[in-house]
Amino acid sequence: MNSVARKLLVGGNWKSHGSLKFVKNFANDTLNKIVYDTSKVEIVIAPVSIHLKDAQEHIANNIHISAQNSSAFEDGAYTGEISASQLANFGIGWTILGHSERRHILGESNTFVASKVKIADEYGLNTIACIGETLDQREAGDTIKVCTDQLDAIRAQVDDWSRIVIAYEPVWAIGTGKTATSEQAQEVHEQIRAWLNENISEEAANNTRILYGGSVNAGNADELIQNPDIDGFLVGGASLKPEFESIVKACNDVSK
Ligand SMILES: O=C[C@H](O)COP(=O)(O)O
Repeated sequence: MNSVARKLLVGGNWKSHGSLKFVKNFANDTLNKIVYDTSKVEIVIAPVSIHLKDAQEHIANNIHISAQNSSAFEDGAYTGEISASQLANFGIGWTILGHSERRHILGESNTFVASKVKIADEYGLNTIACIGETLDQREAGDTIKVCTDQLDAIRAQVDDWSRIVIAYEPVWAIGTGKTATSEQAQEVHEQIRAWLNENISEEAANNTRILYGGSVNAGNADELIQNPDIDGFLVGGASLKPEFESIVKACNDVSK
């Protein structure tokens, strides 16, 4: 693998938070004021689906808007689903798939998540594909197996990885205030990149962004982003606060 400068990415996953007023105010007061080098850093914001239109209206064009989920199926009789085709038609270029809250609370399997990635890719959406282990799995020494099983399921259905961004989010670090140490995060990211090299291609290993997610904040982003295999963050709670700007700045200012 070569050492390649990958564009860093900071995602804000707003989960089921926010109101129309929040979207407008946070766009104007925080997001649209962030000064960063767009050739070095990308920002992707994922609001609640019924706020996507308002996000498109209020958030500046340099920031991408993402869905938090998309269907495993084409348009059709799937009550409550939003299809990849409908998102693309709506001008949404990104989706987050396989978030641990959907895997663990809503029971989405590796295969089901992979089906979503496949159809998102077919409609030209960029996917932030989330993977990660629970605390029990980490303590059992299964971290890499869990992550690579999740990736293998995607590989079984998707050939083109050029629109996939991987987010490594240890479940025990999400919303808990417990961040993986810089060493723990880098160790897993390095192994994910090695998996890409062995199972997809050297090109995919060099070019695929691998984000870290799990209690990222203004206080830990600077250290985490120094690691060679951490290409940005998927931020939950802190993406709803003004400190999101500091996380973007940490990526903007790092020398890799
Ligand atoms: O998608 C984001 C992750 O679930 C991280 O959430 P958090 O930053 O609130 O821990």
